[in-house]
Amino acid sequence: MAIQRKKIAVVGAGFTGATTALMLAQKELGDVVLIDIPGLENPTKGKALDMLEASPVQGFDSNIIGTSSYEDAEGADVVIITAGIARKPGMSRDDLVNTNAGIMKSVCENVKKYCPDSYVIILSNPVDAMTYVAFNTLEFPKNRVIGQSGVLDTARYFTFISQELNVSIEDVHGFVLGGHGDDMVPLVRYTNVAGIPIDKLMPADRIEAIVKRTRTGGGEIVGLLGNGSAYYAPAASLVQMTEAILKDKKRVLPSIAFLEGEYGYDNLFIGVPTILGGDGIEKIIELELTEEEKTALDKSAESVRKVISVVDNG
Ligand SMILES: NC(=O)C1=CN([C@@H]2O[C@H](COP(=O)(O)OP(=O)(O)OC[C@H]3O[C@@H](n4cnc5c(N)ncnc54)[C@H](O)[C@@H]3O)[C@@H](O)[C@H]2O)C=CC1
Ligand SMILES: O=C([O-])CC(=O)C(=O)O
Repeated sequence: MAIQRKKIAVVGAGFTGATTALMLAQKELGDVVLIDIPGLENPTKGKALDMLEASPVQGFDSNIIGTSSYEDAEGADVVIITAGIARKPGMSRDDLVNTNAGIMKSVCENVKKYCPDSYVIILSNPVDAMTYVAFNTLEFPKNRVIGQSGVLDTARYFTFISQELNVSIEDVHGFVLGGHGDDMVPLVRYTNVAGIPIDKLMPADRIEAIVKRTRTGGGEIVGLLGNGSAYYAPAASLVQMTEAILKDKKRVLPSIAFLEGEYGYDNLFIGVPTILGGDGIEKIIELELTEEEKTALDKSAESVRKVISVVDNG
């Protein structure tokens, strides 16, 4: 049988979804199906066609279509869900929970029907709780339901470190653990520049300032944009996770994963280091944490549990 191109469905054709669709096509990771609600069918088709018309200039061969019909997504290998409302200045991500939980359920019912074998990556906020909603609706194995937060949070952390030290972004390593909220946990002890621990390169007060800025990185962009939230770096993060799966790269990346005892939590979706490859979350990497790190992670986990309880009781 002839080798088939991969198929990637992106649900939600707003700022993050449209940007993700274009970046996926530019990297030729597969053909892209961009889906939004029936009332936005024409704008969705228009965005997809506009992107496709960039392909002769940029030289990519991925096809991109816009649609409101999930039949067009049938058999997708990866489904990325960005559908939902975004916050505005003065709001927290958790304020979106009720509206986006309803949207997530209806989207996932369609994904379950038309893309039953897909790997699903969730972006919609509050993303830890939305990944939980998706998991319960899809009833897919846990390795195929993955939330995006840590790649983005870590990217912000690295950006600030590289700016502070005037070093290449390529040489900064480490990651952010926990929920995608203001109490996420950038793991300073595991952060280094080309192997040199970060505390050998920067005074403690500068590290603390970077940790704080990372935690509120989403809000910083919301404040600047005035009418929505970040989309370039979130899209880039989704593309990196998709690439890890479609190319079976076995990247070590933070993902929102379903925990069953790891890190001392049960029945909880939260950001942890994972191996992402051709079978989705192939492994959760469990690290030993200091008491201080575990206390910080417990606080973040408690925040996620509170939002999940809104969903469970809603
Ligand atoms: N986890 C993360 O790191 C990040 C999460 N986000 C979240 O992603 C979500 C999307 O953000 P943006 O793209 O900026 O918002 P946006 O408002 O630009 O786009 C959302 C799109 O979803 C569509 N939509 C709503 N209901 C739908 C349904 N039932 N089926 C299909 N499409 C539907 C809307 O029509 C709209 O086009 C928000 O909840 C935002 O908070 C954004 C950035 C980072
Ligand atoms: O801040 C928001 O609402 C969007 C988001 O999750 C981020 O950019 O980290």
